[in-house]
Amino acid sequence: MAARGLLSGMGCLFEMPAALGLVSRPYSTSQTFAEVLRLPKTQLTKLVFPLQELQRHLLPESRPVLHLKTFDPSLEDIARAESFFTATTRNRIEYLSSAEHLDHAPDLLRPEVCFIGRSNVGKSSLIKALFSLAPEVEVRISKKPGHTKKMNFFKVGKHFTLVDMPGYGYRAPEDFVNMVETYLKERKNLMRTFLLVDSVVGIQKADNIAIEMCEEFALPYVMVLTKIDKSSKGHLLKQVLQIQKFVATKTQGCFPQLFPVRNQEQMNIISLNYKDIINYSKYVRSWKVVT
Ligand SMILES: Nc1nc2c(ncn2[C@@H]2O[C@H](COP(=O)(O)OP(=O)(O)OP(=O)(O)O)[C@@H](O)[C@H]2O)c(=O)[nH]1
Ligand SMILES: [Mg+2]
Repeated sequence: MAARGLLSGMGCLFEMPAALGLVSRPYSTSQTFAEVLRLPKTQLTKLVFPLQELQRHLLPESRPVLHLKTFDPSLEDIARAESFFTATTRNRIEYLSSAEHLDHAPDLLRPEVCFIGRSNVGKSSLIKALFSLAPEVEVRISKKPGHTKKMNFFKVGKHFTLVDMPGYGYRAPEDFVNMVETYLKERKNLMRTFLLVDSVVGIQKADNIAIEMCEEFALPYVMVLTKIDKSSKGHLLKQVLQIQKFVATKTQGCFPQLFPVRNQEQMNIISLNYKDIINYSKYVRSWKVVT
């Protein structure tokens, strides 16, 4: 079905921005993304490119700033990348193990990506959303900060391993520093770190420490802005611009494009971006952001 469903769903999208170019090859896509493609244009744009609608609130001269730094994958990219997170017999997505220290982490050669951030920022929720096409994988989330106590390893097919980390700050596990710092510093196959920041409060002191750690260890990392459904447009815009400025002026290893997410909605489409950025990791290590 997939390719046909995707193509027919895309029919109404051709007048959209350049990012939504023609589909040249058929891709297998899940039912979920095919459904997203059938949404009315405004709803689809809001869901897939949540920062795009903020652009009209900017003064004309500041528009390029936001435009440059938002991530606008094509719908074709999205459909392709979604297949990484779709569980099938040939693409097994499963929980592997948990570890309280790097010494107990599974010894894997596959590239690894991890999710770090303050407790309660939404790390586990984002991973749960990424695994929405692998419903048998259990990812625990909680309203209470400090819920995830160990590093939890998940296999994503043959592609990579994904690690859900305990949060830092309020109610962090006692051995957090030993656990997470050692992991970030020494894990050889760590290709990408996703640093989640709550859009309601922006970059906090504890985030600064994590950012300094990523910089010191020369990790290629990406900032993800969570809970965007909880912020007004004005507030969100302020946070986005502040973070983009921060990333451009104060960081070396941070990917310049911000990933805004809301985990309350159909979310797996965001997953596509993760595969794409893993590919960038080879050259981002030495990448200095130019504004
Ligand atoms: N409104 C809203 N709530 C969210 C979003 N993401 C997560 N939450 C909520 O935030 C709370 C914490 O989510 P978790 O995913 O457990 O947070 P965590 O970062 O894994 O927290 P720790 O494991 O304690 O470090 C839960 O109640 C989630 O439902 C979001 O995008 N929007
Ligand atoms: Mg958690």
